[in-house]
Amino acid sequence: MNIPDTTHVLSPDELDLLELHLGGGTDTFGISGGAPEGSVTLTDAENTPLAVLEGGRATAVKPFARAAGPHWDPALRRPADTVAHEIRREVGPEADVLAVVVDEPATHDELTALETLVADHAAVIVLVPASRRAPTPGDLGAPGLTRVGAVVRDAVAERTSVPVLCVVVPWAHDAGLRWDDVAVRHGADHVVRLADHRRATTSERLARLGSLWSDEVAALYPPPVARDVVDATRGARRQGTVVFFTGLSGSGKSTVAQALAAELDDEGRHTTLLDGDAVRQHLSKGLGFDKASRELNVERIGYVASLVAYHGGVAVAAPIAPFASGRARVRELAEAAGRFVLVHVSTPLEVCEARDRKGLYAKARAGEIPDFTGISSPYEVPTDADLVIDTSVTSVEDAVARVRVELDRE
Ligand SMILES: Nc1ncnc2c1ncn2[C@@H]1O[C@H](COP(=O)(O)OS(=O)(=O)O)[C@@H](OP(=O)(O)O)[C@H]1O
Ligand SMILES: Nc1ncnc2c1ncn2[C@@H]1O[C@H](COP(=O)(O)OP(=O)(O)O)[C@@H](O)[C@H]1O
Repeated sequence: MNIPDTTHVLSPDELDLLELHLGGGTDTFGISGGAPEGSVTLTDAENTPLAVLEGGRATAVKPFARAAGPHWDPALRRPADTVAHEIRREVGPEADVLAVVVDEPATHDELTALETLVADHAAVIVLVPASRRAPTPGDLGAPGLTRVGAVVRDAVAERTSVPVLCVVVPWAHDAGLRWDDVAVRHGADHVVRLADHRRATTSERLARLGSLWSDEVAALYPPPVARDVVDATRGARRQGTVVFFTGLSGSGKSTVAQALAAELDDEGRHTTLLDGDAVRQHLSKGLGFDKASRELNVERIGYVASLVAYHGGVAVAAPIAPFASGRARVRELAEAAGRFVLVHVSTPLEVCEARDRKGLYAKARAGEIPDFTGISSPYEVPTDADLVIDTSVTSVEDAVARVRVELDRE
């Protein structure tokens, strides 16, 4: 293999497609703008190299980062090849396997329809599409849909004695994926979409549901009051919060911040993640790592985070933010808008360096990256942190739980 000379940062949809492709779920894989000549290193938004694309073929180099939520449960999110192998080992190569696609919340009558749908099949695979794209308002999103998938799986298990599995499938929109093809690659012979088996009367009642509730409120209150009632009932006017993670590169800021943001989002809090690397690709594009550039970068993050908090949302930020002065400025901006929670991710330098997911410490030690935090640029340890978390001795789940306890304290 040639030394990769180009890097491409994958969009959320491209990440989904790559994960599906590497797991054997589809032959399709491409990147926006088409692949240039030679090899291309494909990275996530955090610049972690995940695969190399060469001659139209993608080869994995690192496992994908996982986040929190039921759709990240490794028992459910499994490669198509593994699922196909397992199901065939269980029922044999000739048996008839049905895939049931669950891409909308299942109603009672769909669960009832399952009985007929799964009859005469030797095994059932419940396929749940999960997208990294933010859900549109009113959508359950991947966590909610995964819970629906589990309900469908249990309903099948209650109605038949055949093996049934639930599988979360990374799903890229607009990539031209077809369930017929993806289901076959998961070991199925036939595929049905459960929502297609909804009764027409149920669909009509569902269509009316959306307007019904706000129509009722509008009928009961005069217009400006009705709007406040709707907002208050939906919890839209909560105090906003900035959760600010600071720590060395590789300390675990992004991992914990992402897991926290996913959990809060899943519970209906409007959560905005401002991750260090992603910010540098957009908001702070072109800035370097000298002290002045870092301070500017951190202040920009603080400014955006405080806007989010001002409007009642939760901003979760995760830059290194090595200087006390920059962090103090963020505190000032955030406290003017809502609440500020400072989390120092204190994982020791040796551990961060040993992780070296992006290979940056090795380069910094070799003198190839100047001003590298912890090696050739300082990290001023915070004295005003609300929480100190060392991820070499605290799991991601425990770290998230500790932040949540802090957030629940008013
Ligand atoms: N010189 C140097 N020092 C530190 N980090 C470097 C450097 N050059 C590039 N990188 C990569 O940039 C990420 C840190 O960017 P931040 O915006 O979080 O830094 S800062 O807050 O402005 O100090 C950091 O990402 P994380 O590993 O997610 O922290 C590195 O991947
Ligand atoms: N308990 C833990 N909490 C967070 N990350 C952990 C933990 N244990 C191992 N890791 C790994 O450490 C690395 C941390 O990287 P990342 O979250 O990108 O750090 P940062 O954003 O601080 O640079 C990831 O590869 C992650 O899987």
